[in-house]
Amino acid sequence: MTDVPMTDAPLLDRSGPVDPAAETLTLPPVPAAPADGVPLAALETREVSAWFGARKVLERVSLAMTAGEVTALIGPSGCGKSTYLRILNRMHEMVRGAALSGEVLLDGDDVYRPGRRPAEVRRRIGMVFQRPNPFPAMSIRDNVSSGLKLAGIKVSREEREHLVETSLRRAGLWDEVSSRLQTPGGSLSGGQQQRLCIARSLAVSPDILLMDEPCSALDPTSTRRVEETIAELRGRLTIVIVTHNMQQAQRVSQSCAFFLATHDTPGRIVEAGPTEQLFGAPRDRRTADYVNGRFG
Ligand SMILES: Nc1ncnc2c1ncn2[C@@H]1O[C@H](COP(=O)(O)OP(=O)(O)OP(=O)(O)O)[C@@H](O)[C@H]1O
Repeated sequence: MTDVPMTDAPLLDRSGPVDPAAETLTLPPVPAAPADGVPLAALETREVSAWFGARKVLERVSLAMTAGEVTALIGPSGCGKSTYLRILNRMHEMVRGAALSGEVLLDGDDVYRPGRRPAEVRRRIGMVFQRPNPFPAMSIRDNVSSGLKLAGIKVSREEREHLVETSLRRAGLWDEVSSRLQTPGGSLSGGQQQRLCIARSLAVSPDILLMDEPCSALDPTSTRRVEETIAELRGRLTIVIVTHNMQQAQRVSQSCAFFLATHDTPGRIVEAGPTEQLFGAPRDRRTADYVNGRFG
């Protein structure tokens, strides 16, 4: 992820009044460590609110995203899911006039702490977008290693080759491309391009992977393949995914947060908890209506 210079300093106001009704929605217990023994990182937001200009679009969102699990963010269009996701890795501040308040804690350390570099945050918290965005003319190999260059990580040629292979394996793409690493990224199918983007994100060893509707531009077969990749990555890193697809949320996530906005109130979390509970026995009628397709 590149560090884009800011043209407009964001307002980071942490002095707002505390809402006694706001609760931190803690999700299930944290697995100790992934298979290779590297500790997993947890992510938590406390009372995060967000604005575009004078318009408030998120209201005091508190959520704990369990290390090593997949948390799905669901809710109708415009309720602030993507904005929330972009706040998590400091991309929100790249929008002119955007502002936020509250805390985003990566393993307890605020990513907005004064002096903390956005580029370092974005290396630890990677992002995969709705539309696959590889560099089309760049080779598959260079696409994967491009994240290293952008993050200023220097590695030897052998280390780079190893990272390219490991990242492509983890993204579930190695077998399909190992014999043509020098061909352009743009020559791959849409689903393969999305897994290439996942590999590019993984190459810099992020703790967290954010995914903003990663399958919405893909056909059902490619969607299934990306979902398998997400399942394989679970336990190795912490994943937060925005999805409009309720079946997908149920298939890939262990925890879920339901966001809702109305025409005159900003987006907030109505309910969060284990995915099984949110879909099987939601506590709030609005959650039940949404997950059963009665609106949105
Ligand atoms: N760059 C921007 N400038 C101004 N307003 C914005 C900007 N981006 C989003 N918004 C507004 O913020 C609100 C939340 O948008 P956001 O994209 O986060 O919602 P969402 O839940 O992800 O929607 P969708 O599911 O349709 O992607 C919307 O009202 C949207 O119009």
